[in-house]
Amino acid sequence: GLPLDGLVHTYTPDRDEDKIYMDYNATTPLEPEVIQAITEALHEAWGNPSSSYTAGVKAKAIIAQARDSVARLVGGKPGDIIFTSGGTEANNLVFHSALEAYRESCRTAERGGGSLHQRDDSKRSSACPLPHVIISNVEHDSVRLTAENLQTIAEADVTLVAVSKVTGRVEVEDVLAAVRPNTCLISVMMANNETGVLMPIRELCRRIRSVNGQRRHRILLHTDAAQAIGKVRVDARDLGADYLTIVGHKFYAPRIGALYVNDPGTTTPIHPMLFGGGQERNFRPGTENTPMIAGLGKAAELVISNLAEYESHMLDTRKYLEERLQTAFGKERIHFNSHFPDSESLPNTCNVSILGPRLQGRKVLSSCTRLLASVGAACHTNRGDRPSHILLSCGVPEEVAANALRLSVGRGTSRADVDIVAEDLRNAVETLEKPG
Ligand SMILES: O=C(O)CC[SeH]
Repeated sequence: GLPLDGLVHTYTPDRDEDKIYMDYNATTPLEPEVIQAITEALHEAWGNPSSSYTAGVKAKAIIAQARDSVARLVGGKPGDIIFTSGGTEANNLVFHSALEAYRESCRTAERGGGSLHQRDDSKRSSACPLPHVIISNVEHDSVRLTAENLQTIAEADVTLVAVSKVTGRVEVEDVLAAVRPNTCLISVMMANNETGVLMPIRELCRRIRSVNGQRRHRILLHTDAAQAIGKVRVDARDLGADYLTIVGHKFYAPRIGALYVNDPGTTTPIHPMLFGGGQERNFRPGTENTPMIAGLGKAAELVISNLAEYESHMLDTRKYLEERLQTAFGKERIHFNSHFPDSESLPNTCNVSILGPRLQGRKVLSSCTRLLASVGAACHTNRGDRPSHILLSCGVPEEVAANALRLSVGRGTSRADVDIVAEDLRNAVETLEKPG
């Protein structure tokens, strides 16, 4: 049996020391079945997957099975899945590939379609302007800073399309209006990590595909689905995306990721950032992290089997949370920063501000004794007391955004947990508003 057998208690890291964890958009604990899959792989499939003896063959088989599960998770084929270290690497690989594809098309055009083997070291051929990239202004830092760096080093021009302050969503017409002849990539997240708002990816891809045929430079389409997978249905082929980012630690998998690429190297360009031993068909070489890939595959299987239940439970819990907050504080003292009447949202995300001059988000959270949550993206923790630029971009007034709490529930969050959190917040606010 596995060392996990006979555990004194079920592994529930999000409940230790009677804390209530409500920061599942930051990261999730691993499901016990995922830990089991990782542990089994560590014990029995430690071999190099490229080796022909048993331990290697077992590792290769585990990787193949995981690839199949992750492909089914996002509506792709096993050959569409490239394992990466996580979402940041996957997002960087998309930008690297799209720019290289643009340069390649320029070189080809300059040579009048001549052989691709005539290397031209200049990244900027005279016939072609710099590649142009479009992203939204509410992207995760691994997209936003990747794009900003390309602008800084003069390797691309970048347009940040502002989300609508009415819908909290990037509007398709605004993206289309930003398109230029040298646009080579549009990258828009599937769901925002702070507001939970779902972006119109399917419509955006449909409209761009309808114009791609008349363009000299194909516009490649990427969506970072980190926050959507495991919460809502994600089908890359149905969306029409060329690239789709998969992040394990948002759906109870370990810290590993993958990039969905629609027929990589044939239908969709992919250019490696790393060079090495040929793994992942040379798209992403490096000896495979078999146990983590096993965990990702198992977590994918759980989502495939249980998504409807996960989604409805999280939606019920989030709605109950919003009701309890309104009961605890009164409707006039609560502003839901994640409510945009005309937009669809993730089932689990409640971004809320309790109004009042002494109730900045971080202060309220540090006055809580049970709740573990955040005021916004975990990777923005070091931003001091500045309100989230994402909320400001969505039209949330500064004094309201300053009080934001990002409460994101998970598969195991119960109504009893919500009652405790509502009481915890009420006590925290009472303490902070005590005179003197
Ligand atoms: O916390 C989040 O929103 C994602 C990790 Se930076």
